[in-house]
Amino acid sequence: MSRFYVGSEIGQLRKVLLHRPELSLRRLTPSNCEDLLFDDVLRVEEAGKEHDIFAQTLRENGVEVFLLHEVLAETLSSPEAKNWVLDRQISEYRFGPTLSVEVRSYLNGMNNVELASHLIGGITVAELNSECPSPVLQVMRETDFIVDPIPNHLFTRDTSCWIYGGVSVNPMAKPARKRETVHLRAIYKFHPLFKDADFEVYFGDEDRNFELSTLEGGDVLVIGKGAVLIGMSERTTPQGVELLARNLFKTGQANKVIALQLPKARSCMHLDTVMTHMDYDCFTVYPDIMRDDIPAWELTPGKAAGEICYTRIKDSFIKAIARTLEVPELRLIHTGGDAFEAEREQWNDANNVLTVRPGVVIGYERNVYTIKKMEAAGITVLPIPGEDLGRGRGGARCMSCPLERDDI
Ligand SMILES: NC(=[NH2+])NCCC[C@H](N)C(=O)O
Repeated sequence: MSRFYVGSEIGQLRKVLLHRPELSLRRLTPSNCEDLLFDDVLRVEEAGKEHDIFAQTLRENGVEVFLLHEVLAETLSSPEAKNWVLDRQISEYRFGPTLSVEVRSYLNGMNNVELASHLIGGITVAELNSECPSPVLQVMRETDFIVDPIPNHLFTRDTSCWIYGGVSVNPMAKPARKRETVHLRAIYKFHPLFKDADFEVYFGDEDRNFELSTLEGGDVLVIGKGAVLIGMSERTTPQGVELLARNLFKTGQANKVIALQLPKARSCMHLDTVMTHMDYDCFTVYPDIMRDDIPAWELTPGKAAGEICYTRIKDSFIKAIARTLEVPELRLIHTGGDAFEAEREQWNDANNVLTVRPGVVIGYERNVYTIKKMEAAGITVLPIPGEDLGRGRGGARCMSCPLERDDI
């Protein structure tokens, strides 16, 4: 049986889930891209080639790569899984009773690969090509989406995140990303790889409105030694952190959460856009945001079941991480260049590198100033192109969801 376990941020990476750019990105236009959380439209063929280089770099470094579109299509080959997904994605409350029947029968007519493509890539009025009398349809144009595309599936890091022996299937903060979670829940519930595997599901696996309890994997760093570092950012709320922490402690999978307060801004929408872990004692940070004095708390299990103890960290979160990792102090590699270069490179995900084993990271080759500093500190950077891929505001770390990684 396959093993799913993520013991750290930097131990040898063994299995990872990626998503190759596809139909949903072809549907990005200047008029819809902002709502879909992209800053620009991109050349999808080029982005696909860049992504292939990313996947190949991982394979050459001993990592088994799973692709979301394939895994979702395989999941949908079970009639039970297909119904489960369609019940949630094509509800009467989204489409009205008449159109929901029509859309569902249209999707039911597809094979699993096409179905996965359209669940992710969306359906336009022209594609549905229906005479259905639904009032919803009457007021729409040919190019309008009946089912919206979900292009941010590209960032597999955020929708679900593995933490030690379990996974959180995350209630996403932005409406454009909420439907992604249904796909990940289905994969972990029904896909043969996961169905009989032994792991915990900490949070998010419920049909409910999570209200203010949102959490995204880009904010979660599994720093090792039973600890988890979480950013309370534009996307992750304290409520989400508490609910996750309660189950991490209840299942005994973690014994400490360090929670950091981050600004609520797009440039640092997730913790991993301003800080990632590269070697035992070494992190890359964007110093403008990751200042020593940002408010931080330590959450630990209380005595009573379900109780959490909160301690405000008095010195600094950097020191708290060093203590947790049992190293004398952290080496911090700042985003490269002068203030202008650093801001430009942070925006282009210079800090969002993916560590494949201690001291070896994958990052966008364009971030030359930051790479230079990392290399001077003894980090090996495996460069990948990201001229098109990077336009969704995500680098190697957030385009990957580790499924198996060694402890440190
Ligand atoms: N972990 C991350 N840094 N994820 C980046 C996600 C980018 C994506 N366009 C969004 O806005 O949601």
